[in-house]
Amino acid sequence: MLEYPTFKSYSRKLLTLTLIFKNDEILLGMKNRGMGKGKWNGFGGKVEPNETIDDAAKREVKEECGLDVISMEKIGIIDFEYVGSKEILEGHIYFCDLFEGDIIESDEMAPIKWFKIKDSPCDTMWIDHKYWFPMILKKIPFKAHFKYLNDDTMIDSTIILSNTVNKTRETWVNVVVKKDNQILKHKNIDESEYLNKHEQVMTGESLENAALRYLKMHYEITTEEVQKIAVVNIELIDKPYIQEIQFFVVDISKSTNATLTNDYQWFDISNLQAKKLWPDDKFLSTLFMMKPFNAYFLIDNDNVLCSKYNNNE
Ligand SMILES: Nc1[nH]c(=O)nc2c1ncn2[C@H]1C[C@H](O)[C@@H](COP(=O)(O)OP(=O)(O)OP(=O)(O)O)O1
Repeated sequence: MLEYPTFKSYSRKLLTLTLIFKNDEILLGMKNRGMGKGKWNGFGGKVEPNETIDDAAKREVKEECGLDVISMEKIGIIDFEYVGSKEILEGHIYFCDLFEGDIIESDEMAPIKWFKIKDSPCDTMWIDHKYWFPMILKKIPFKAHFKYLNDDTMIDSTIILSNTVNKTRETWVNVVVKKDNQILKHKNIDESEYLNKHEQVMTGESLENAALRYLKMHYEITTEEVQKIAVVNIELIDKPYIQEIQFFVVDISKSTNATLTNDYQWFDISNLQAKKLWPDDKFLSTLFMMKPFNAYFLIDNDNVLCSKYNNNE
């Protein structure tokens, strides 16, 4: 479903990054030189020749903040790529909540402070942090690739959870009704949303029948003309299943037998852009291009951690 890039002909440099936790707090240091200067981050650095990655992680924690790691757990491996460089920085990301000793600020990292996790200084941290941090907190192993144009501009990202392959699939259906440049919405649906909820496809039911059943159920429309546009895979990081949603669009400007009750309103698509669209701003506009596509979203609560769009041509 998700393709992970291969980096043939790239060299690799190994880095570590350890995030230290105590109850609902995280220890962060302000980096004063080198890579990530001016950013709050966990502790880590380059793996030396003849050193294991685990040993490097422990050494860097000691050098940068004075603490001795008692135990830690590797949660993620991230390939950082910079446009124009043929070297991948392979970051090994550790979770640690068992340590001893006193915090000692270093030339490289000062100040060092405990932050409430929910108050992490996201604006002065690496941009990628927010995309993989939920997996660290929930200890969900992952592999990721982030492609940077420069330190502040990320142009591509891929995150793959190691347990994704074992997740079960559930097929759901959703039908969007459009007319010219308008989308039909039930009056009961919240201001910020434009889609009715998905319906699960019943055992033995064809997708098309499920779409027709959906239309009758949600819009009271009977028509033969449903067109399948998108297959969207939604993965919530901590759920054991992936929702595969088959999106159909019905253009009722062409339909003769569609009748509507007063429970519905039309919304101009061009006015929807500024609002929260499902699950990101690009989604509905892509759907309305009426060209088939596949999409994948990795989600934690309401945050999209990774999104991919592929058209089927
Ligand atoms: N995009 C990114 N997101 C992130 O969260 N951490 C990153 C990052 N890119 C680099 N880092 C971390 C990994 C590592 O802990 C540190 C950079 O390692 P460096 O080797 O450049 O730093 P140091 O100068 O500390 O190395 P040493 O000289 O070995 O101590 O910054």
